[in-house]
Amino acid sequence: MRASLIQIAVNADESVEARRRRAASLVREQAGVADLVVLPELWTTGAFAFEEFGSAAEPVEGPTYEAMAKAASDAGVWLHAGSVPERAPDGRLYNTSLVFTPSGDLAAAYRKIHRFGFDKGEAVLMGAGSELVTVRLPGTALGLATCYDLRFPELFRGLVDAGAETLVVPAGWPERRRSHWTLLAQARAVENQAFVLACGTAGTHAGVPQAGHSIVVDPWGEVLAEAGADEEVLTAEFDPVEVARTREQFPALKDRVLGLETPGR
Ligand SMILES: O=C(O)CCC(=O)C(=O)O
Repeated sequence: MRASLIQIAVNADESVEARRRRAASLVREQAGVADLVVLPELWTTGAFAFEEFGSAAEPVEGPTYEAMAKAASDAGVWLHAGSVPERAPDGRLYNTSLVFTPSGDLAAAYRKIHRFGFDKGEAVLMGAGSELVTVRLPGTALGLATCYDLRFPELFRGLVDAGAETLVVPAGWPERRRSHWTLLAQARAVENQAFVLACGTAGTHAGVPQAGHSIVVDPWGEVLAEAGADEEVLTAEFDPVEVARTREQFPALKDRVLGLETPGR
């Protein structure tokens, strides 16, 4: 299986419409190159462009959906189109990832569960998702997570319990904490004995330089491919059978002890 991670640059001097066209054409260029294509988090606005979330928000079946569904079917690829600022029918905003089949049908939508910003930004502007989402592809099952979710191992354990073998993490991770990004991507791969495809953005928006360094990690924690800081399409080949092989040869997941109690409570 081949995956291409499109580490698109999100800079303030490019309009949302222009970036959407550019993303669609980058997806189309993956025809015959990749089976699965991944875009990052909130690449239309930028993950830190909080003041634009409201004006750029779109329904699930909005302009990004239309452009990405067409790009997926033109290229004949599975497409994790990263996330969009979603305006739900009740008016609330969510950070919602969209996955398309090679025919351009929506296979899944995932609303980011852990919102970033503590008492500001996304954490106050957007609602929290509450559902774990997996997507069955030929040969593997994707488990969906978004950016800050990477810091919460229990979410990934939930995805693994639901059958995920390839963990896909679109992000808009800042350069300031790049070492956490790489470390956590490898940790999630090792502890869950799963592939991790983590796709970040390049560029600088809202004054926040982005880390780039999209990364593909195998179930043993080895880095199969890693991007630099600038815009780049990172392609890696991997064998999904490695998940079952690793879990069989080093069956640490079977030694989990569930329901441990905190003393004194
Ligand atoms: O956890 C981090 O350091 C970055 C998270 C983030 O930027 C996000 O979730 O948008």
